Order: sequence, then C-alpha cells, then structure tokens
Amino acid sequence: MTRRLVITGTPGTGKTTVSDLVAARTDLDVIHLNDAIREEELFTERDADRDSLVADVDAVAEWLGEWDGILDSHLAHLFDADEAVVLRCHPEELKERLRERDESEAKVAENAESEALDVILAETVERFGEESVYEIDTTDRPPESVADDVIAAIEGEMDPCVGTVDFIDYL
Ligand SMILES: Nc1ncnc2c1ncn2[C@@H]1O[C@H](COP(=O)(O)OP(=O)(O)O)[C@@H](O)[C@H]1O
Repeated sequence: MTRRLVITGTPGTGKTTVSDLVAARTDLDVIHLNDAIREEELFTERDADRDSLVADVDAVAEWLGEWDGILDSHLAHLFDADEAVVLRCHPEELKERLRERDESEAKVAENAESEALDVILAETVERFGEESVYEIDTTDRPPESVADDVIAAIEGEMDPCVGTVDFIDYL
C-alpha cells in the first residue's frame, strides 16, 4: 500500500478538494504544501507579476523531512514519494473553476494553456516514471468520484495509467 503519495496537477484541477476527501476516508494525513510554503516562509521571493511565491525547493524538502501521507500541491511532484497522482481537467472547465475563485485573467489563461500542453504530467512522468503515475481526469466529474479513483490507486486496486487525456484541441 502506498504510504507517500503526491497529488499534483495544474491549479484548479481539484487537488485540495480531492486530497481532503481522501484523507477523510483513509488513515492518511494530508499536507497542503502551498499553505505551508506561505505560512512557514519556504519561498525565495514573491513573483509580483504572477502574484505568487517562488518556492525554495531545498527549504521545502528540509521542512518536509520524513513526511508520509498525501502531499497536495502543483509542486508536489518535485519531492520524493512512492507514487504520484496527476489530476487533469479540460482547459475550458479549468478556466471556469479558476474564474469562480477570482483568479486573474492572466493566471486563468496561463494555467489553461499549461494544462493543454500536459506540462505537469510530463514533469511528473519524468521524475517518477510511468509505472508510478496515475493520471486521473476530473472533467465533468464530482470530487467524490475522483477521490474513489485516488483511493483505488492507494489500495493497489488500480494500475498506474498515463496518456488518458488529450486536451490539445484547446490550443
Ligand atoms: N471534480 C470537480 N468538479 C468540479 N469542480 C471541482 C472539482 N474539484 C474541485 N472543484 C472546484 O474547483 C475549484 C478548485 O479546486 P481546488 O481543490 O482548490 O483545486 P487545486 O487545489 O488543484 O487548485 C474549487 O472551487 C473546487 O470546488
């Protein structure tokens, strides 16, 4: 059974929502890494253009130490774990989700394009290898159903899977 799982994906794909649901239904704790980066000041600078923090990856790794459970962040795949879940969402739906939480239009466009180009999936597969990655499409699905899939992955009831989505039509 997986004890260290990263849940990564473009902002808005549902990582925070789904990781909380999975933690509530398993004995795994969840670390919401973006909150920790802000609260523990694990960043090197503020990116004013993007209205975001530039994480200090070494400082984060040190702060994490011998963590276990679920690590939730669009940066989670930069850290060691047993397996990785990459949540996906069609860029058009992703834009709606990001606009609903009042992200700037620049961020909405940047994230939609990044999602269409599979940027985080590619980074995650490069680091973990296809045999340790579960790509899960959240488009048109309730978070509870996505959490079912993540739990199936943790419990070894689902095989690793990559290449399940194609959002290139967006570009
Ligand atoms: N499967 C889903 N279907 C529809 N909306 C979702 C789904 N998962 C999350 N959301 C919504 O999308 C927004 C972003 O979710 P969130 O969990 O904060 O994403 P992330 O942590 O990846 O940035 C929230 O408003 C959330 O309610």
